[in-house]
Amino acid sequence: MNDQHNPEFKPTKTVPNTHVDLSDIINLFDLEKRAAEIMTKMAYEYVASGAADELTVRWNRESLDNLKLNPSVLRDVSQLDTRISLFGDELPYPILIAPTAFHKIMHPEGELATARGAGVASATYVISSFTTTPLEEIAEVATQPLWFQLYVQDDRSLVKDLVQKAEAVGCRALCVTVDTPVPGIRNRQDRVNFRLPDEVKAPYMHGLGDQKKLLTWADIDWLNSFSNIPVLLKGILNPADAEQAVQAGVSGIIVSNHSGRNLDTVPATIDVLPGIANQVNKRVPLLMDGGIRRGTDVLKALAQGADAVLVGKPVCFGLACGGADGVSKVMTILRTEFELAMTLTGRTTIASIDRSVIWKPA
Ligand SMILES: Cc1cc2nc3c(=O)[nH]c(=O)nc-3n(C[C@H](O)[C@H](O)[C@H](O)COP(=O)(O)O)c2cc1C
Ligand SMILES: CC(C)CC(=O)C(=O)O
Repeated sequence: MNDQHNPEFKPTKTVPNTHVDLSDIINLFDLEKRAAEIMTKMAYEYVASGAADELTVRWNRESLDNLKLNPSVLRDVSQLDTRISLFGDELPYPILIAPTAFHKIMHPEGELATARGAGVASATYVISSFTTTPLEEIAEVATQPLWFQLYVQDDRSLVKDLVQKAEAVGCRALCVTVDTPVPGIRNRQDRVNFRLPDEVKAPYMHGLGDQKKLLTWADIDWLNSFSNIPVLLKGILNPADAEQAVQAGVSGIIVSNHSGRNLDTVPATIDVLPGIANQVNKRVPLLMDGGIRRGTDVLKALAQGADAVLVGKPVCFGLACGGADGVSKVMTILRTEFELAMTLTGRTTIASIDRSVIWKPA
């Protein structure tokens, strides 16, 4: 069992400690352990928890763990090329920072620290609609591409204003989250009575889930009609919805179960990925998230059809433990592990990572 599922990890302190020595953080599981010790209980529970019985949270990890790798030997692995191109930008490696809400409950510098950490690690950062820092301020400190995650809230004129603001500050893509018409059953958050502290504001959070105007395919047409940046759908879990997304003219798809935070008992994303990749058949870029904690996980996701992956919880834990340094440490650990996984499987380019990297019984 991975450390993250050890029931003995209980957050013990109530006051955030943002001056943590990161030198003995060797992998992303170490970081979660450290975060559990130093974060406020409310913030830790918010980040670490999943929906209901957390079965999907567990399956995301188990399914990745259960895939075995099939290395090819005696290839020249002296030069690696991990670059990918997405919507006209070159990314030095195929790992992005997933959108996560409310960074100021994790670290006082909030999203500014995340953007700075992303800059140091040369990572693209997808800003959440529920950022606790205005977009202009994040854009000011960012040195790497920013994307924007959109929650379509009830007041559609505010939604349009927000998309236009994201474009105006230079966001390069819009990830429309489609798996959260209402938030899931979050027992652990309920137990700690999760709420934003008075001093923390989410300036673009207005009305998700009061069920007046739920998001439908018609809204995707509407967003596509005025968005000047590529529109991706985040939260697709089956080939039929992926097909409908492509037919609707979206520019990309993110296979995601929201880290198991919304509908418990949906499958692991790595398990649904191959079917969706077959259906999409490279017509649009396919990204995936959910449980990526090791470089080998990134390799497995690419082998199963993803063009890139995103990481959520580890970035939150990195932010909580070390602000920008913690965020860059997460991305650097994962990037380094991914490069090693490529080297040790004999795959030196992203294009060479195909399904043959996954071991199958003879
Ligand atoms: C604390 C937290 C907050 C999140 N907030 C958002 C959000 O505001 N918008 C969104 O689309 N997804 C949100 N997500 C989901 C992430 O974007 C992403 O799908 C997921 O975290 C990836 O899985 P991983 O955390 O196992 O890496 C959140 C996830 C976490 C852990
Ligand atoms: C307020 C929430 C719906 C933000 C979110 O996406 C999450 O916590 O997973």
